[in-house]
Amino acid sequence: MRIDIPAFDQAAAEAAQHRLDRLTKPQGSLGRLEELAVRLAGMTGNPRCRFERRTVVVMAADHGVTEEAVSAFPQEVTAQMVANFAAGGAGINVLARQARAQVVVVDMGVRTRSATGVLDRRLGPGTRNMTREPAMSRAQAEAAVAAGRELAGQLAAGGTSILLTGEMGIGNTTAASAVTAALTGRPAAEVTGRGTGLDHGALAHKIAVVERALALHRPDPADPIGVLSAVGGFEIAGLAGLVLGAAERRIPVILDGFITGSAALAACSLAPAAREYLIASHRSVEPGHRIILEALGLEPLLDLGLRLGEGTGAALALQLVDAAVAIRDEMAEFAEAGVSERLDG
Ligand SMILES: O=C(O)c1ccc[n+]([C@@H]2O[C@H](COP(=O)([O-])O)[C@@H](O)[C@H]2O)c1
Ligand SMILES: Cc1cc2nc[nH]c2cc1C
Repeated sequence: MRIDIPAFDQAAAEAAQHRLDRLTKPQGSLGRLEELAVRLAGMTGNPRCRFERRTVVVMAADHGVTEEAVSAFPQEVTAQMVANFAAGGAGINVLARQARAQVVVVDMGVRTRSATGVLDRRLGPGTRNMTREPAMSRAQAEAAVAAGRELAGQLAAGGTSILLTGEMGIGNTTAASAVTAALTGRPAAEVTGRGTGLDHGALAHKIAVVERALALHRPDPADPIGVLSAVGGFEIAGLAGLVLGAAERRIPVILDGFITGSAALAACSLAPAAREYLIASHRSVEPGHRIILEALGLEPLLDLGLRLGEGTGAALALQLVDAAVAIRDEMAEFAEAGVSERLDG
């Protein structure tokens, strides 16, 4: 797989920093908001980048591993929530409306086919049970990544200038845990959490399920497609592709929680330079998310105890991106506002 990711534009980043330093505030006093404005300039290559059309891509899929009783909810919730997204009634619909983002719902492989208003990129009626066989074939993993890359291209052609990742899939925190353990080498017990709300005993069982799948497949961390095929999910592989397709086009990507983080980890294993295009919106309650963010060298903007998924944390962080851009463009400079500069300046 040939993936060409343009380098971070240092000159654009410096130009944005220079502008921020002339605004009527002590230098650096808007902290991470300033860092965000500078990173966005380096990503886009434009110190005055603007994000008019913003798109949350919510990829949905089912997981064969739900046969092992790893979720607090039944599998049919995936399809039911896809219908809820299409009808505009889910958490992500509300937060995307607030942030003026469109929601694109993609069926990557939900067990039952969805109604209208959902993009069809189905690779099958859900993955297979990873504790018995590979979740998907290598060809399916490659096709899912390719579909995500292509979708980034289609959305970019339609004017999207910033992408937000979201997902839905009962059982997908088990897949994300296994992918994270496989790619980071950390033990299942460290990266596996309660997902939609397992109790203590059920969590121990879920950790054992992840351990069993990893022991069966022994995925090679140097082969991210192999990892996705053994223990991944169609939405996780698709989102890995979306991240790559965005980075190839200098489009910033706002990540959501643990599952989209595992997709980004796989993307960066395929093409490390993709990391420069990632914004970590928040730190999920899932313990594996902290490990992913550390592995990627990303500091999350928010820590709100979120564990919904869907792209909800990403939509909240888009409001901080808007704040960073507005500060950069709308604040007065010292000279024009007649404000005295620093004494030792
Ligand atoms: O984004 C997160 O960090 C996150 C953490 C826990 C659960 N979720 C959501 O919950 C679903 C997966 O949970 P589970 O317990 O079925 O594996 C899936 O639809 C995710 O969107 C999402
Ligand atoms: C109701 C519900 C909504 C969700 N949204 C994302 N994951 C979810 C899991 C459940 C169970």
